[in-house]
Amino acid sequence: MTPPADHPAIPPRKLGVLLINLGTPDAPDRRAVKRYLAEFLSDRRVVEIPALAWQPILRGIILNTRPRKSAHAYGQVWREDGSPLAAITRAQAAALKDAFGPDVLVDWAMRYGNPSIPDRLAAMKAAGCERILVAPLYPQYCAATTATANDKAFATLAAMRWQPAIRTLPPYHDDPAYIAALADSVRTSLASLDFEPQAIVASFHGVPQRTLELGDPYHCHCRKTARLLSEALGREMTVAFQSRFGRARWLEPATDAVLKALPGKGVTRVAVVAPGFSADCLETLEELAIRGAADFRASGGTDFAYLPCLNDSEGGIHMLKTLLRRELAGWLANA
Ligand SMILES: C=CC1=C(C)c2cc3[nH]c(cc4nc(cc5[nH]c(cc1n2)c(C)c5CCC(=O)O)C(CCC(=O)O)=C4C)c(C)c3C=C
Ligand SMILES: [Fe+2]
Ligand SMILES: [Fe+2]
Repeated sequence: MTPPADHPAIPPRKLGVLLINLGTPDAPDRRAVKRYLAEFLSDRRVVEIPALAWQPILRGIILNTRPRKSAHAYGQVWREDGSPLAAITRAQAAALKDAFGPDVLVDWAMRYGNPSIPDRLAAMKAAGCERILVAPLYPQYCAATTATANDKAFATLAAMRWQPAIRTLPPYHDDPAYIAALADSVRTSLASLDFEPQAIVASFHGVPQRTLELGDPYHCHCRKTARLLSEALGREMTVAFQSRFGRARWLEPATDAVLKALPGKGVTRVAVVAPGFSADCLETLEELAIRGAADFRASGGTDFAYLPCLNDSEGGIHMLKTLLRRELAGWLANA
């Protein structure tokens, strides 16, 4: 039966999968980085200091100093197709485009910056997605990443008259599909090196120590991932936490300190892997592969290898398909 002429258009019913990552500036310049950092660091899930105390520090100091330094860092890793984090997330969505059949739209968004979560959720809704799987691509749950991505999706729905049904991707830090994909990827990367590392460092993004005390499972999730990966590879790994921000105490040991100390302990050949990042980004390509390598060599290390993230590799996409298909069960015929 056709609807009356004055009835709003009814698109065919679809499912949606929205891949979400952290966010990145639109360009590697000071203005764009400032805009991005202002949004990111104003998120109360990220900096858990009362706004009245934090905003003057952010606006008065940090946003006047950090953007220049960070823009330089972004400039060192920027690609022809943009920021690595955005380019790789876009490639992941493209690789998954036909993974679940013609009735499932796969799109991507960033928690901060572009494309925004409200923009992509509105587009999915307009395209007929009545059920949407929101998938923050963080293997380890953290309020500063997973929760804030979900918050943003729910806040977007709060303004919709006709909301889609929503599911969210749970953390997958100990999922056999994720551990197997990581182990395969590390084995392949190690096999391509022209040296044999004496140690493997698993570097996770750090968070303030206080978040652990407040009940965030992030630290335990990171430790479990590293233990399972180490068991799958049959070799020891050194766990470390990178990217310290601000003056508070962060999770330890710090990756830079570990890399500087290794040569003094007789470890001059090292490989570094970043299992907590689903896509390579500033924190892996600049902080680990450039600065980490320089720190290690300056301390007497001879051979350093940064092993890439799963990104849009065949193994990485296969793993995402497995996880997403499972979450679509009951929505997707034959899932
Ligand atoms: C993978 C999980 C991440 C957690 C946990 C996380 C916590 C966290 N981060 C900051 C501050 C910064 N992070 C920055 C970049 C950045 N962080 C993550 C991921 C996690 N952050 C990614 C993927 C990136 C890279 C973005 C990119 O464009 O490539 C930055 C910005 C860069 C810079 O100026 O150094 C800051 C700042 C805090 C405070 C925090 C936990 C409370
Ligand atoms: Fe971060
Ligand atoms: Fe960093």
